[in-house]
Amino acid sequence: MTTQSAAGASPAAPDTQLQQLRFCFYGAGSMAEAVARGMTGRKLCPPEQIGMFNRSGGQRLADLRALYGVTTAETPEDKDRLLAEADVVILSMKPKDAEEALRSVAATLRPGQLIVSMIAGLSIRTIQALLGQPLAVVRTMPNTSSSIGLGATGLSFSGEVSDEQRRIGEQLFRSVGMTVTVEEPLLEAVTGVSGSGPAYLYYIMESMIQAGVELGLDSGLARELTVQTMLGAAEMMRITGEQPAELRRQVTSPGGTTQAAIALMEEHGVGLHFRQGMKKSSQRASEIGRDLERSVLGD
Ligand SMILES: NC(=O)C1=CN([C@@H]2O[C@H](COP(=O)(O)OP(=O)(O)OC[C@H]3O[C@@H](n4cnc5c(N)ncnc54)[C@H](O)[C@@H]3O)[C@@H](O)[C@H]2O)C=CC1
Ligand SMILES: O=C(O)[C@@H]1CCC=N1
Repeated sequence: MTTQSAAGASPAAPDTQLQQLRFCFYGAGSMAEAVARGMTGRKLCPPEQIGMFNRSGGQRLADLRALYGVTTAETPEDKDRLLAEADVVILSMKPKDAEEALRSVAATLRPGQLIVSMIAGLSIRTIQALLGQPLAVVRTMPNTSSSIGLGATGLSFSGEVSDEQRRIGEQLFRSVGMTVTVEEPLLEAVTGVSGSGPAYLYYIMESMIQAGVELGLDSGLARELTVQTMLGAAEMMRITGEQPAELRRQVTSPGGTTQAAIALMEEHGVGLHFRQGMKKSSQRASEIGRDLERSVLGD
């Protein structure tokens, strides 16, 4: 397949054009907060130009206002206004809520607006069908590390996206980390690698801390050692550009401790199961997309 390109291991400098734009997060959960936090932290635009709303309103929106200075909406009229006035509408509800949520705003959105979806699995074609018109859509797969400017986001663009809008979509996610542009079907692979990826690494770190404690370390120390080890290993790969197998070889003395550990892990199929788990994430994204597509388009 494909056009595949990557940009930026570290966040881009704020872009003057984005300073003028209005954004609206439709859904105000973890992923919306992660990206909004990154945007405000990087001063992508004045925080009040970032609108957010959710289904239930209340304390959650008050917290987001207090933490980031964003504009929030609780009444149907205010939600409609935020959506209608936005240059960029960011769909950030769960896949199960997408069908109803998108249909309900079809009459509010208009050509010229850029629709950015962060919803796992939901295809561009289904989004356009739900919105009742072929609006410009950037389908993305970000991750929660966007909240500290270290996100990794896959992007794919519908044919309706203009060069200018493409730049806006790229800059938005470049402001919160690195981006890769791929053909739409490969977004499921991005989901399996980096969308779900932080959870795998937290899972490994949970095990490392637990094992450290079982070996007699204080849990705080086990945590510090684990975090520094994860950071150091990631930086080693980034800075040296070496293959991970080579870096692993450098840690592994013949007949030594690391070899004993890796041999036991391999014997138990840890690597194999890890890869299978990642593929499961990707397959699950495809299933979610197919179910939504069937429900909306009847294919
Ligand atoms: N959490 C993650 O690490 C990642 C999540 N995603 C995608 O981002 C999307 C959001 O995920 P999370 O933030 O984890 O979910 P979440 O459950 O934390 O947030 C979902 C938000 O959508 C709102 N919502 C649902 N229906 C609504 C409606 N009709 N009107 C207004 N608001 C509505 C909810 O009130 C909530 O604020 C999902 O589609 C997921 O696939 C993508 C990449 C990573
Ligand atoms: O678990 C999920 O479905 C979302 C998509 C990628 C990460 N979290």
